[in-house]
Order: sequence, then structure tokens, then C-alpha cells
Amino acid sequence: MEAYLEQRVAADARLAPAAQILRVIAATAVEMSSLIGLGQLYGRLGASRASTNSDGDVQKELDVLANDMFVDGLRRAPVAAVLSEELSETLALDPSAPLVVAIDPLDGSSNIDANVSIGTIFSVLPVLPGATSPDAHFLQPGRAQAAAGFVIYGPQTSFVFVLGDGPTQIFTLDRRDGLFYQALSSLSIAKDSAEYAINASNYRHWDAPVRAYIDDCVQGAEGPLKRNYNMRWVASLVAEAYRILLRGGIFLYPGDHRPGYGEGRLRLIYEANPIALIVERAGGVATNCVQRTLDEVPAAIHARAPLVFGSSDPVELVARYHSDPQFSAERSPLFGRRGLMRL
Ligand SMILES: O=P(O)(O)OC[C@H]1O[C@](O)(COP(=O)(O)O)[C@@H](O)[C@@H]1O
Ligand SMILES: [Mg+2]
Ligand SMILES: [Mg+2]
Repeated sequence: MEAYLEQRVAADARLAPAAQILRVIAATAVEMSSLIGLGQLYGRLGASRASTNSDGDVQKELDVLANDMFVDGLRRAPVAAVLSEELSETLALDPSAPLVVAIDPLDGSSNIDANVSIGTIFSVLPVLPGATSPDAHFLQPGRAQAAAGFVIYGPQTSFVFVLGDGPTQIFTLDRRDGLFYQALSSLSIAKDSAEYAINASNYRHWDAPVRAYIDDCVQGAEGPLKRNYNMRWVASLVAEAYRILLRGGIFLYPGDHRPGYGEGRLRLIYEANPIALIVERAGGVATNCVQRTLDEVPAAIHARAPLVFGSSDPVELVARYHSDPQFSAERSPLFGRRGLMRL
């Protein structure tokens, strides 16, 4: 990985600060990977604490440990401020630094004790000239990101990132020497796929267009989409994103009618935006069901956003279900009934 970073910085010296942040995150991820690998031998990392995070979620031991480890690491990088899922307010670091970092230190917390893949997601933004508060740096649309990425701690620990205007990269940790090596030389998300990921237990809470799309997937070859689908739901965004990068598919976490879930569950700045950049730079599409995620202007530092991403064909199809109910009616005689009953 070092050779890749050096080569990019040699070609464009302006990438040096972001490259330094990637190095620090990679080094911290190596430590995280080995302690996660110890599981119960280290202690109950998945145990709940008495505390809650910025969003009211009960914090797990590993959420807090991961937050402390990454924040400590970022103190050694050119970072002006850190926004973390686990901190209610932004943390000011080096006021002369050119970049800020938003981070979900531990993604997929519900999977810690279950020995299922979990991860770390981060977004690097340039400081906003003339910002009147530390929060203002983070309230930029995701297209402004200077770098972004995630680490997945699974059977393999891999570091997936974008630096500057480069394409998505995947480097995998060789646990024998503690270094990351390039796993794939070029990455391109399949344009189409018959695999979808959604938490279907929320079906009754979804809006009509999401229900219509999933209904049509479930009908398979007998339905309007005329093909059989397969479903996955890991409940770790990093694991769904990694799978989709490798073999295509669509992920949906839409807004729904549960209290507090009008904008879904995922946070725009440190979950949706970095995943969206990685997906776009690998040829995929990411939206809030209708519009491009990277064009959304965050309303608040911990704001949520509906997130749909993956292969371009199904993601664009979901947008059509939302923007044009007639489209669904034409495709599916069932939608007429759905429309009458539910729209
Ligand atoms: O439990 P649900 O509603 O299916 O939500 C699962 C989603 O929540 C998350 O766990 C949210 O992330 P955190 O674990 O960082 O809060 C995502 O990784 C995952 O996609
Ligand atoms: Mg998360
Ligand atoms: Mg988290």
C-alpha cells in the first residue's frame, strides 16, 4: 500500500495530507484487526455499556475502544477536526491542518459477538475556508471528499479506499507481516445483478415504491422483472458494500415510518457519503432512493439519509419506482391494486 500512496503523491503533491491520513487509519486498523480476532479472549467486546452515542444507540465496548484508537491515531495526522458517530460534538485537533475526518469507528456493532464481519468507515474533507464553527467543515456535500474508505474486519481484513480523483482500491492485510497488499488491480461493479439486500422485517414500515420494488423482486421470474432474485442481509454496511463491489447487487436502507427512521438508519456524513464515493469510483451508483447521495447537503453533523447503492441498473430502477408510479403500473398489473390500496 505504501508504494501506491508514494506513487500517487509523487504524481500530485497535494495528495500528501490525505495519504498520511490513510496511513494512520491503516495502522490503527491493523491493531483493531488483531484485537477483534481475539474475540472473547480479549473480553466481551460486544458487551453493552450504560452509555449511548450521538444517535441514542447503546454503545458497545468495542464502539468506544475503536473510537479512542482512531481518534488517537488521527492526532498524528494533518487533521483539523474529527466527527465521530461515538462523539456528540466535533473534536478540534490541529487548527492549521488542511483536512477534517468523519468516522464510524465500528460499523455493524450488532455483529461483534456473533463473529460476523464488522468495519470502520471514514470520510476525509477539505477544511472549509471561512468556516465559522468546526461543524461547518463537515456540512459539505459528499462530492467534496478528498478521500474516503472503509476497513472490513472479516475472514480477510481489507482496506477499501479512494484517494483524490483516483479509482476505488482494495488492499488486504497480510497478517504474517502486518502490511496491506493490493488485492485486485482494477475494480468494476457489475452493471446488473439479481441480488438485493434489505432488512425485510421493516416491510410494513416502507413507502409504497420500496414495497412495490421488493414485491416485484420476490415475484421472481413470474413477476414483472422476469427473473429470479436472491436476497442477503448481513446488517454490517461494510460487508454488504464489499460483496457488492466484488459481485454486484443492490443495497437499500430507505426511510420508513418507524419513529426516528424517516431518513432511514445510516448517517450521511460518515456512512452514506464514503460508501457512495467508493461505489461511484468503481462504476456503481448511490442515491437516497431518488437523487445522487454525493450531491446531498448535510443538514446536521449526525444527519441520517436513505441509502440505495450498487449496480447501476437496479439502483436506477429503484429511482424510477419512486419518481414515476406509472412506470410500475405499466410493468406490473399488481401495482394497480397496490396503488389503490397503498399509495
Ligand atoms: O439492524 P438494522 O436496522 O438492520 O441495521 C443494520 C445497519 O445498521 C448498521 O449496523 C449501522 O451502523 P452502526 O453499527 O455503526 O450503528 C449498518 O452497518 C447496517 O447496515
Ligand atoms: Mg455504521
Ligand atoms: Mg458504528
